[in-house]
Amino acid sequence: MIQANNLKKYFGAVKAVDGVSFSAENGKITGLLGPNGAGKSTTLRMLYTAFKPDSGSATIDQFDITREAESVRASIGVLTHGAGIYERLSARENVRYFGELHGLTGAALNKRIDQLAELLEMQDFIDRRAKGFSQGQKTKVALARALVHGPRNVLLDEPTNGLDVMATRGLRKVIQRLKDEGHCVLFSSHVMQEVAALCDQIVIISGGLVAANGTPDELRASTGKDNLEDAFVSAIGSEEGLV
Ligand SMILES: Nc1ncnc2c1ncn2[C@@H]1O[C@H](COP(=O)(O)OP(=O)(O)OP(=O)(O)O)[C@@H](O)[C@H]1O
Repeated sequence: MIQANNLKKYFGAVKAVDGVSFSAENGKITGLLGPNGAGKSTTLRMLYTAFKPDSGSATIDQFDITREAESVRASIGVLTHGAGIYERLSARENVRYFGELHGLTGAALNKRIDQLAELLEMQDFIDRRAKGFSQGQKTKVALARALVHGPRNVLLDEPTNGLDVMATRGLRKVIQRLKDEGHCVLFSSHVMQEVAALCDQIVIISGGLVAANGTPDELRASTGKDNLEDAFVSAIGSEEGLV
């Protein structure tokens, strides 16, 4: 469970995040939707403790992101924007390394890696060195790494970036499964269709502010639009930067 309260982060004159509040529940998929530069990544970076907020606060499973950052980090799995992986290691070694950092070892860790390789359809490259991996293969490794310790909360920054149609479908299945298992899933996207297809709760961000927040039905009702994509555009006031 993630709760953000009036988070703010400025970079000089740029108000990247200017008072963002929302909650993301367990067993639900929450989408942060907004055009490029809206403040999605900066919001996620504060939540996964890479940046301290200038003001405001947030909790993840009751842990405060500023005062209890270690506990927050233990209870989240994160797919960062443009996630890097170690090219000299194989996919399996990349995932194992992160599992070990989270205290997993031995047979339990091997079993978990095999499960993830099956779930993410990584079997044909799991033992190859990561140098030269396609974008989709890299994203799968980064995702397996984010999920290896079975985190209760999963934060994904633009997870379908660079994925082809099949890989995107695979990722959707993974996200649905995490939801069904009761995880809290929060992901950012500027792709309207993706958010419309997956999310139980949608937080629309524009110019560092929450422009609208609700279930798909609530967003349709509040904007008076039948079509969810029209509702998004209406909430933001423009379709610029959305796909
Ligand atoms: N480290 C930084 N230094 C300076 N400005 C930054 C920094 N990080 C973000 N910004 C600025 O803050 C604003 C919000 O950026 P952010 O990356 O959060 O947007 P976003 O919604 O994730 O966009 P995108 O979809 O393009 O990834 C942008 O104007 C960006 O240029």
